[in-house]
This record gives sequence, C-alpha cells and structure tokens, in this order.
Amino acid sequence: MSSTPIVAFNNARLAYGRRVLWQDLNLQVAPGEFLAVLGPNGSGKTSFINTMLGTTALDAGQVSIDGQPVRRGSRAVGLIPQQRPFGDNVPLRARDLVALGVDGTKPGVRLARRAVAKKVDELLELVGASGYANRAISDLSGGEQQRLRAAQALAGDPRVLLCDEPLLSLDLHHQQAISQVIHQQAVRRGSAVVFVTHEINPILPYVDRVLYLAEGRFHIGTVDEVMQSHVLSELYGAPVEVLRVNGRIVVVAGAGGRELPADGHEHPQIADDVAHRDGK
Ligand SMILES: Nc1ncnc2c1ncn2[C@@H]1O[C@H](COP(=O)(O)OP(=O)(O)OP(=O)(O)O)[C@@H](O)[C@H]1O
Repeated sequence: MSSTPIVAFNNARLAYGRRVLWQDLNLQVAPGEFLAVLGPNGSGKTSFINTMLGTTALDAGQVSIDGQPVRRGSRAVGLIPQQRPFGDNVPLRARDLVALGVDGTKPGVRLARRAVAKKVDELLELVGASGYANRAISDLSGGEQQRLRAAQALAGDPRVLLCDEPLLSLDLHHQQAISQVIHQQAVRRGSAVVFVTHEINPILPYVDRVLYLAEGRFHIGTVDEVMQSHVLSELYGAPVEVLRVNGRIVVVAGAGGRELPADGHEHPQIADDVAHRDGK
C-alpha cells in the first residue's frame, strides 16, 4: 500500500451539543484499505460517514480526502447509502439509475451513449442485476434496489467508497457477492473503503482494520486486535464477550449472555449476533 492516505482524520472531534461522539480521532485510511466501522445504534457511524461527505462538520480537527479538505459533492467520494425504498413515482428503470452514476455526475464530460450503455451493462453484471436491467425501480425488492445503489456508487470510480450498512436486506449470497465486488474494486483501483455495518462476518475476509465506536469512545486496529472481550468491555463500560465460532465472530453481552445495562436496552449488534449464534 502507498503511504499517502486517501482519508486522513487529524485530531477530529464530533459532538452534538454536550454529547461527544468521538474526540482525538487520528486515523489514516490507505489506498486499497478496507476499514470496517462498527458500533451500537447511535454511536455515530453515519455521522462519521457524513463528515467525509462534508454534510456534517467536525467541531475540532480536520478531515481530508486525497490530501484535500473535504468538500461536499466531491467526485472523489462515493456513497452506498442506508437503504430507503424508492418511491412508486420514480420513473426510472434499473439501468437508468446506474447510468446516472456513469454519466450523470460529470458535467461537460459526457460519454457517448454506446459507451455509457456498455459500462452500465458491466456494472449490472458485476452486482448480479443484469436479469432486471429493464424493470422499473419501484417494482424491485429492497435487495434488488440495493444492488443497483452499489453499482451506481462503483460507477463513479471514487477514491473512497463510503458504505452505510449496504448489506441490509441482501440475502447471504448477495451479501458475499457485493462485499467481494467492493473489495476487488478497492484493490484494483487503489481506492479505499469505509464500510459501516452491524454484522462483520460477511466482510471478515476483506477487512484490514476496524474502527469500533461506542459510548463516546473508539478503538482502532485489526480485527484480531479490536474484536477482543477486554477491548469491547472497556469500550462499552460493561462486560462483553467475543467468541469465535466456526470462523464467525459472535459478540455476547455480559457473562452468560445477559443484556448490557448501559441504556436499559440490549445493543442491536449484540442482539443480532446472539440471534445468529442461536440460529434464529
Ligand atoms: N444533526 C444532528 N443533531 C443532533 N444529534 C444528532 C444529529 N445527527 C445524529 N444525531 C445523534 O447522534 C447520534 C449518532 O447518530 P448516528 O446516526 O451517527 O449513529 P449510528 O451509529 O449511525 O446509528 P445507527 O446504527 O442507528 O444507524 C444519535 O444519538 C443521533 O440521534
């Protein structure tokens, strides 16, 4: 990996009022690197992504992309957003949505129509969406729509691809396929991936480092460094057990699987993982 980072946070701090989501964050994401961002609901994962999109301002420190201060609408940044269904009145076919990613964001540099169609076909193939290329978006399932969002984001060939829970509503096969496509793109193009998720297992083969946010604190390191009982217990301020089961990582709240007391609710990531462990 080259030493010039694609994303660089320098003494970054983000707070909403008196609530600090993180502070003293120094983080560099290298070309080709796959960073997973984990943490319970409300820990600040989407806000972290928003600071790289330029839609949320840090209240201390800096964040840069490719050596430049973050700028809203920058072509260097691609996004696969959290899933929201398209409304019934979106008059687009699947391939039109992907075409917007190929050509729609580059004023003045229009590709020939045939070149756009070829690129769109390649992208549809990449995410396994060729079979519904000409169907109306509003007729597609949530998972089918999400694959198109991935294709659209990849089309722009961004320096960093920000993924906000992109695997939600995808079946296991497509979770694996889309994760692999995102990883391959980063390796081939020397771009970076920042991947917010509640479920690390589908992306385990690709993750270089983890940023784990919880309770206004964070920990950064490799999967093996971060996904440790003592690290997560310290972050949550409560006992958390991290188990390895058949190559999967399972996070359990407290000794014997009791709920975390911090906010009176079981943290969803932990609940999800316990559900997986129990085969639900
Ligand atoms: N513009 C804002 N003003 C004030 N508070 C905000 C704002 N945006 C987010 N928050 C709060 O900051 C916290 C972090 O929100 P964020 O959406 O970043 O969390 P998250 O980790 O992505 O959560 P989830 O896993 O539920 O998607 C939440 O408590 C949220 O209510």
